[in-house]
Amino acid sequence: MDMLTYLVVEDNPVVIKILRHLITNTLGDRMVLAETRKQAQGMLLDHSGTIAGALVDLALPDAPDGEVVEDVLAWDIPTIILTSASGAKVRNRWIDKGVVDFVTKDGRYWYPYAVKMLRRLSLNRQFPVLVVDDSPTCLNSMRRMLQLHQYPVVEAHSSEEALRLLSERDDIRLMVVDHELPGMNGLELVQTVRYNFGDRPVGILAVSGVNRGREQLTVDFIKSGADDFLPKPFGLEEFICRVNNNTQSIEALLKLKEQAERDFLTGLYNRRYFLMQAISRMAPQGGRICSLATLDIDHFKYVNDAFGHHIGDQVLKAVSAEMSSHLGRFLLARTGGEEFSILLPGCTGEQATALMDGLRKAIAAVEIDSQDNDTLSVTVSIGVCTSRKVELEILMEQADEALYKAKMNGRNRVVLIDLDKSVGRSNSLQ
Ligand SMILES: Nc1nc2c(ncn2[C@@H]2O[C@H](COP(=O)(O)OP(=O)(O)OP(=O)(O)O)[C@@H](O)[C@H]2O)c(=O)[nH]1
Repeated sequence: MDMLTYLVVEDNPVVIKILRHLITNTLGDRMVLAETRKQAQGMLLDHSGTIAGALVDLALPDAPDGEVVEDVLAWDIPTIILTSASGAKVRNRWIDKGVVDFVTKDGRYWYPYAVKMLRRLSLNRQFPVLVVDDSPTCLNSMRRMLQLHQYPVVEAHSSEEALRLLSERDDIRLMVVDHELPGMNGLELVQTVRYNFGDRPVGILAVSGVNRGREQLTVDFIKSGADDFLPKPFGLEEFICRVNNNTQSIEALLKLKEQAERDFLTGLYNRRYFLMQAISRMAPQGGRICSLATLDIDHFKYVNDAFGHHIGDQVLKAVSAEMSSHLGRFLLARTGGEEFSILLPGCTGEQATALMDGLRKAIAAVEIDSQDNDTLSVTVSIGVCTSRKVELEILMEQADEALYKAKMNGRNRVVLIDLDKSVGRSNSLQ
């Protein structure tokens, strides 16, 4: 995420030091500081469009009763109060006025919490939440709480509508599901979602106003795949704490998934993911043509030996970037050290060969900084295999065979094996 700017309104030097450390060193973001209400008003005029969130003290020498909080809220900036004041009355008063959170400075652990909340507000914008409730009052109240915390909200009034929205939008990361719904109830909805969208990284927070049998309902929800359960009625803070916790779990899951699927150096998919995806993309083929290409950098060992491993890595990144920019619509992967695979469903041998030859030429034209005021370029050999009939394993095996021929015939070329024309026949393109 890009560097963000946060406004801190605070007059205590020790607190300022702690917050500066947490915001700039820990988060790597930018902090603009106002120590008085007057300074804060100036900052809002100068920076309001770029401020992602604000941490504001309630009592300042020129604003003893939270006047500056009202100033910041008037600019529609998500605001967290960080104060030595405490008590439910003052807390609720400010929550009602639209502050995102009210944090009391009564221990050092609250500072990292407040700063983490600031960062969350920006992260939340990328987390659409689907709220499923047939009561307009409950729906409105949850929507307001989520939007205050910057979550984009998608609404459904029934389970059927929720299921339709889920199949239309794969960006929904969290669902808040009420149990009492017309037709299919919330529990059945959770069961259906986990069954129909089993591998989708989506958290589910179940809510219910039913008192009788609540304990069993909670258990049933969790057993059916809900991640959390919250009895109605609930206040902003409890609701948002649960939502944020679930959001964080999904974020961690997405990160793990990304790490398991991607090659760390190039950012392309790894071999494991390529094989899994290729099998499922080829499964509904039913006689449809499919091509697969294997690409290998020529004399790559020499690049490493002559320029060093680090430059070798830069070459791998440059080749990957070129592949992504030319053929990003296809399934691309780094399937070996200096070997890459591309699945081209629907492409005939001629089409795939033409695409690969374009890629070959583009890669040869790339100049890579060799860090001694010079540049280097590399060529690649590509083997393509095409067929309407065979399985992935054979396609990969024969693409390797074509690649071997490309290497044997002098490298820097594309060789095609069309299994449906005549087994073993190859065309070479340079
Ligand atoms: N820098 C770098 N080198 C790697 C990486 N993975 C594999 N290699 C190197 O890739 C080279 C592959 O060399 P070879 O298989 O001998 O092939 P080549 O030199 O490219 O020769 P041809 O394929 O016959 O043109 C070896 O030197 C490996 O160490 C990596 O992640 N980074």
